[in-house]
Amino acid sequence: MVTTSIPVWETHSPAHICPFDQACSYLDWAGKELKLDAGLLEILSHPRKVVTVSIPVKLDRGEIRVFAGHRVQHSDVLGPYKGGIRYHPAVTLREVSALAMLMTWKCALLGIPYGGAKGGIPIDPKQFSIGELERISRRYISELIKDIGPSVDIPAPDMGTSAREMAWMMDTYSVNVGHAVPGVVTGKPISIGGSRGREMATGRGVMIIVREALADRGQSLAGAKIAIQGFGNVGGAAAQLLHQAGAKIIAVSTGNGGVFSEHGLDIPALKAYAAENRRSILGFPHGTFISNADLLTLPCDVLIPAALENQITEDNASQIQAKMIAEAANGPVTLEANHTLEGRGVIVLPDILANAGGVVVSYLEWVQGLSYLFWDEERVNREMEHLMVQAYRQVMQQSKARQVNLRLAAYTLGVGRVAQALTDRGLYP
Ligand SMILES: NC(=O)C1=CN([C@@H]2O[C@H](COP(=O)(O)OP(=O)(O)OC[C@H]3O[C@@H](n4cnc5c(N)ncnc54)[C@H](O)[C@@H]3O)[C@@H](O)[C@H]2O)C=CC1
Ligand SMILES: O=C(O)CCC(=O)C(=O)O
Repeated sequence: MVTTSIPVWETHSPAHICPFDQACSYLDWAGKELKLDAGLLEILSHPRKVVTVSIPVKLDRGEIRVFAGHRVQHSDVLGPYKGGIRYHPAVTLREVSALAMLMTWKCALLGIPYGGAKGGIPIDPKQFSIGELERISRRYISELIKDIGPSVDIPAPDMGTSAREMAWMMDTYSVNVGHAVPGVVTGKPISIGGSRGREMATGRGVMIIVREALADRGQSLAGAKIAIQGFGNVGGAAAQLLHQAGAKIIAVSTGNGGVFSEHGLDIPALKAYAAENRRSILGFPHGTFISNADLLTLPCDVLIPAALENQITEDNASQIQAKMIAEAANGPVTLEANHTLEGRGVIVLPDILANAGGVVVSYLEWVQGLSYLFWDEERVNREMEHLMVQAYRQVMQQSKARQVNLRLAAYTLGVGRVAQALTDRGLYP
């Protein structure tokens, strides 16, 4: 087992499953399959840089609060650090470190010239006014000014953040350096150099990978029964695109539960309902209540966890009735659960492949910005689809060649490419 030296001042993960230990277990598994040298694995198991800053902010009612803001830069062997920024109460340094490592393998698997990073602030954005969120976001980026930049580390949205936060961050960075630097973040509004298609990109990527995986099994999206946990940027977009493609979305949930309909939910109506009800879907009239736990064990063709990590564990893996799981979230299935599911013949489309559409379009946004030439949405979607399908085919090929499941196939490709680059750069003797 690889070891790690995440600083001891870390506040401990509230969940009983440590996400960073999980990420290291996956790395360890890939390392064994690739027969990587122990020293090389040791390097890959450590983030290159871990930054935690204090964010003092005056709230609307006059009170001063100080929040912790993390940014973990796992690897820049293949290019600038890349990865989202999460605002969620469960954020810990260990979680951010795990997510940063996943970004490294994801970018390598997709063949885009980035390393991996992630950032996060342990807050519930719903508890703050827009003005407070703006002050938090601006101060966080001011504190990280020396650690980020368009050729150093390029943040993007993740849970709890969106184009709005990216715009504040781009502006804060630009004001600090004295000129506009759109390339410092991706997932920005189109008005300041964002890419068409980025908002729907992660959900679109999920739809593409599910479509390919079903097609390989002789099934089409039309009529496929799908359950989705999470109805935010990723889950909402995936639901919309899958619904448009004719799939039957039988259940959708948010943090406080969801709705179920055996006949399939009217996704445009559900989206409109959520927009009117501060993103809650409870009480939607055309369906019945379902808990998050029950949603996960529904009989369906495809289960799409699109919220938090560690949702499918040893505790519920044997009850999963889906034939296929597409990991739209990062790390929703634990290693042990993955083994149980594999033993039961459930196909798991791994996060570093299934949810890569977001970072792929972030890359396309960065490329458009660097070349001062912006594409229409059709071109963005086409280029993204090409990279997603190419990566899917490579994972399938690797799975066959090595006789391993799709997660190990994806990991051996991602980890293997980073290990090769590290060696070629002379960083590993
Ligand atoms: N935004 C992006 O471009 C990308 C996001 N991801 C991953 O997708 C996942 C979701 O991210 P976003 O959609 O951007 O976040 P979001 O903040 O837009 O939406 C999150 C959704 O999850 C729900 N949720 C929160 N806690 C929950 C719980 N305990 N049980 C069930 N649902 C819960 C929320 O109510 C909301 O519907 C995360 O794991 C993120 O890392 C992965 C790749 C890119
Ligand atoms: O778009 C990006 O750069 C990063 C997206 C992200 O955080 C992820 O893929 O988990």
